Amino acid sequence: MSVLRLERASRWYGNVVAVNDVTMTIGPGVTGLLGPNGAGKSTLIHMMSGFLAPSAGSVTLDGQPLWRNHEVYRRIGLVPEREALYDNLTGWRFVLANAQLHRLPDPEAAARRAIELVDMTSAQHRRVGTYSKGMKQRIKVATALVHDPAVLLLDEPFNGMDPRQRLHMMDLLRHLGEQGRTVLFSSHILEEVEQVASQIEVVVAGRHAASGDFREIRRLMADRPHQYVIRSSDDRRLAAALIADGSSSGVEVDTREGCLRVQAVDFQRFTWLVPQVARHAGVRLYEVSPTDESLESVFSYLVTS
Ligand SMILES: Nc1ncnc2c1ncn2[C@@H]1O[C@H](COP(=O)(O)OP(=O)(O)OP(=O)(O)O)[C@@H](O)[C@H]1O
Repeated sequence: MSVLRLERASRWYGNVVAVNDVTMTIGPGVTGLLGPNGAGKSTLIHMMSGFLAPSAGSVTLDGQPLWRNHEVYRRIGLVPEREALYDNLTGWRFVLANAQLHRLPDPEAAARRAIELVDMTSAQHRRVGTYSKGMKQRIKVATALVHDPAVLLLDEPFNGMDPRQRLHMMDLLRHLGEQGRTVLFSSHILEEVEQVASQIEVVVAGRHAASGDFREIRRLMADRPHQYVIRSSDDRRLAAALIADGSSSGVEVDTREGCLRVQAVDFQRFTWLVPQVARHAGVRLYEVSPTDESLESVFSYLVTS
């Protein structure tokens, strides 16, 4: 059982404060690190993996400081966001090279086990350059797992994956969490995080904004107004029907963009209601999507609450 602990940890780059006075504890199981772009997720993960020193405060694994601590590095696996793969190597060679770098007593056995764990045995002798995005991501996880670390950190592991690859990766993370490992992954998408993480830590603008299971985080977010863009076969008629219901505080018909902009006050009721109202009014829905600014405002609400 391994526990990562950040105690009033900050990190700045010149004048930029990337992580600001963060205290959090990450235990066994799967934790999602959720936050918008630029929130400081990568910086936090790099500090947790011992690659980056905190400018202030401390980052420890089971009480041991991580920075420049080779003993502790052995217990951590990192899957970075950027592709750091050698396209000409086979998956097998790539994972084996990592096992050798770790100077494991039986690198072949370790590579075989890690490749099996990520379900890549049948493709291990193909060149990495021929792999799909999901397969590349899994082989990266195998290299991070080759020394059987108790802690696995993944930076945006679902980026660029199609839904099937995403489900496969989610199963893998769940499985690693069930084995008792401490697994932490970052994402800017709540739906992604809540499907796999039992614990969610939210960061916004370098600060620790909220912590809890997905129900608590959902509740915090649901209490805030959400902005939606709706496209339909008759925006004016739909706007009138939505105003009559009262679950939205503002409904604006944007004739230039050809859409409706809706401020939903009761998020749960709103998402349930829109299709019903549309059906009753005889309006066909083409698109209902939250705006990015809405997501940012929900996140920033969490910081100030
Ligand atoms: N090496 C660096 N030098 C200067 N500023 C940096 C450096 N690395 C990160 N930053 C800044 O620190 C802040 C946090 O960046 P970080 O990459 O940790 O966020 P993030 O949540 O991982 O975002 P993203 O998902 O976009 O990578 C950003 O404002 C970023 O521009």
